[in-house]
This record gives sequence, C-alpha cells and structure tokens, in this order.
Amino acid sequence: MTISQVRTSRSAQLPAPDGTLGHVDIGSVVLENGAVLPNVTVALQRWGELSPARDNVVLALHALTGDSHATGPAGGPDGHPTAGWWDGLIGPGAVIDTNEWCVISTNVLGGCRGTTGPSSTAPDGKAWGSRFPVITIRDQVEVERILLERIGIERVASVAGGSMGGARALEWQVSHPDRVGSSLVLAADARTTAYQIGYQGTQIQAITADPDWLGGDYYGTGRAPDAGLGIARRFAHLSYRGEAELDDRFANNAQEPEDPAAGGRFAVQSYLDHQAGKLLGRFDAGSYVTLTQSLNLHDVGRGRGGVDAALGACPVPTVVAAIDSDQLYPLHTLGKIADDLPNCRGLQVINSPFGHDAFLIEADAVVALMRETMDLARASRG
Ligand SMILES: CC(=O)SCCNC(=O)CCNC(=O)[C@H](O)C(C)(C)COP(=O)(O)OP(=O)(O)OC[C@H]1O[C@@H](n2cnc3c(N)ncnc32)[C@H](O)[C@@H]1OP(=O)(O)O
Ligand SMILES: N[C@@H](CCO)C(=O)O
Repeated sequence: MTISQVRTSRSAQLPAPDGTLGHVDIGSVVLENGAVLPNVTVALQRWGELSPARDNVVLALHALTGDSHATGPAGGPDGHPTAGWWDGLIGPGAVIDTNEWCVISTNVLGGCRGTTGPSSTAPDGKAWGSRFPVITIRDQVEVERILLERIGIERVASVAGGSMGGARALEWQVSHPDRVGSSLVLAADARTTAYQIGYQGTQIQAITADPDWLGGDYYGTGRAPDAGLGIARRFAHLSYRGEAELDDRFANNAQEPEDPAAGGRFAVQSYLDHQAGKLLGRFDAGSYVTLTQSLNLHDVGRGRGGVDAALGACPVPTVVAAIDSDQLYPLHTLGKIADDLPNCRGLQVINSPFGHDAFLIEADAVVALMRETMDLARASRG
C-alpha cells in the first residue's frame, strides 16, 4: 500500500537558509499499514538558497538518534545539544557547497526533536505514548515527500545518509526514482538482516522491560525508562564500534581508581556508561523504540517483488559505500546493493578501525563519497 495525503495541500515556507530550525504542519498522513496519523508536524533546517527552478535541493538524512541539525555547533544560538552530525560537509565552499546547493534536513517521523513522535501531543491533549502507530522507513520517506511538495519541490538533486539515513536514502530512490537525481547510501542495507533485528529487538526489550516504561505511557508521570534506554544504548554503541578499536583503546583495563575485582568497572564499561548517559540527556525512549522498530521493518522489496526486483528497477545514479570494520552492515550486504542497482559503479569501501560509526567519524572518506554523489547530481540536473 502506498501512503497518501488526506488533507488538501497548503503551501508552506522553508525556514531561513542559515540553519534556523523551522516546523511545517503537513496534516494527516495515511501510513503504510493503513493507520491515519493526524496533525503531523515536521521539524527541518536548511542551508543555502533554493534555486529559481527549485532543482538544487540536497536531502541530508540522519541516522537513528540524529536530527535535523546536520551541521552547526553544539550549544549554538538554538542551544542544540550536539554538534552537527555531518559538520564540515555542508557550507559555503564545502563538498555540499551551499553556494550551489540548498541542503534540507528534517527530523524523522517518530523522532523526538520537533517532528511528530510518541512524545508529541495527540489531538486529545495527551502524549501519543503507546498509541503512536507502528511506522516504517517508507512512512518516513513519504512524510518528507509530502513536506517537500508543500514547499513546492517536486524533485531533489540528491539524497544522502548513513545507517538509518542510508536506509532512508535507498527507500527514497526506490519509492520515487523520478524525483531523485543521485543518492549516497552509506553503511545501510536494503532490508534488515536477522543479526540486526536480533541486536535491535533486544534493545527494544531492554526498554520495554523497564518498570518505568509503563507500557509506553510514562509521559507526564515523572517516570521514564532511563535504565532500559541506557542498556539499549550501551548495547547499540558496542555494535557501532570496531572490535579491535575497542580492545586497542580499553583492553581489559580498569577504570582507575576503580577495581573490577572489587566491584569496580572496567574502562570500557565506564566508556559505555558515558555514552548511555549522553543519550539519556538528549533522546526519548519512546522514539528509540519506534525508530528501532522502523529499522527492523525496513525492506525496500516489500510489495515490490523482493529486494532484487526493487533495486534492479531503480535507475538513480547511486554511490554505495561500506566500512570494512562495520559489524552491523558488513561488506557483502552493501556489495549486493551495489551489484543490484543498475546505475552504480560498484561498492566503495572505507578502511577504518572505527566500525559502523566511521560514517560519522571518517570525514575525508565521506567527503570523497559525497563529492562523487554531487557530481552525479550535477550531471542529472543537466
Ligand atoms: C548521524 C546521526 O544521526 S547520529 C547522532 C550522532 N551522535 C551520536 O550518536 C552521539 C553519540 N556518540 C557517538 O556515536 C560517537 O561518539 C561519535 C561517532 C559521535 C564520535 O565518535 P568518537 O569521536 O570516536 O568519540 P568516542 O566514541 O571516542 O567518545 C568520546 C567520549 O567518550 C569519553 N570517554 C572515553 N573514554 C572513557 C572512559 N574510559 N570512561 C568514560 N568516558 C570515556 C570521552 O571523554 C568522550 O566524551 P565526550 O564525547 O562527552 O567529550
Ligand atoms: N551513532 C549513530 C549510529 C546509529 O547508526 C546514532 O546514534 O544514530
């Protein structure tokens, strides 16, 4: 089933081109499973001017716990808690040169940084909580398509993302090959693997087993499943890093002056505690569950005759890249995407010890991939 807009269209404005956070109300959306989600609001930021032909938009798509703050300092004018997740890639003279391109980044449907998600207020004035519907990556893409239509943008020059952002990019180009000029799919896959579902499903269970989860209806109670979310993040973070990298950094060292033989922590445990604490300061457990499940449900082949058929029918010029130390998205899964897409010159490999998180860390490699993606966008723009 495809998603359609229920309300009649209204025009909407882009936020200022300097990264100012904006919000657009796109009304009700019919989801892939047939449920109707009313009053959907999308948070977005943009950098660069829209061309007169409205043909220079680059959609920068964030990963699981990211948001629309693709670039810009932490604690800047908008008080954002983290630095932009692709800082250095976007701006005047950068590889996505905002003198040429208009970069738009939204917070994903189901998120917790401005776009409608489980912590948002439902029409009855209470948080959605457990009533928030199951959503898919396809729903997230369609919400963005509706948003762009409201702004008067029919086609984007490029879509680009890593991890869940890469899944979103791939879903975009398969759903709307006529609306995408080029694509960068980095450290993502065409359908979620059993290994990922195992990892990610266990993270969901860690949260929902927390007594403070309250069936998903903890909003406004003064309680929150922090212990469960913290365990989920520790487990996730471990999967985002390189096995050898972690051992090189932490080995079996104690977190001094603590002594693991006397109830204290190892250094790697302290590191994971730190990463969990940081996420708790900026992310909602309900969104974590909703978005993780959307990732589990990711499958560009659903209803399209399977992955091979869906990718084989997608002519969008695409750059596909994997990280050689990525435990979650191994080379062979991305290699298959590169083989199946008719307009991809083959899998590119980032050599990095940092595992999956290399898509956020290895700036030079990502710049090179993005340069190629923008060249493809320029060629398809004509
Ligand atoms: C695209 C997106 O959408 S996603 C949003 C991206 N941001 C995040 O996910 C935030 C969570 N962080 C991360 O995922 C990663 O840290 C990255 C990818 C952002 C950065 O990776 P790196 O630069 O390699 O940082 P690293 O993993 O080494 O973490 C460094 C932190 O660990 C801390 N640390 C290191 N060792 C220890 C230890 N033994 N005990 C406690 N803390 C420790 C450091 O003090 C540092 O803290 P700080 O970040 O508060 O300054
Ligand atoms: N660190 C990233 C990795 C997930 O792909 C995030 O939290 O979104």
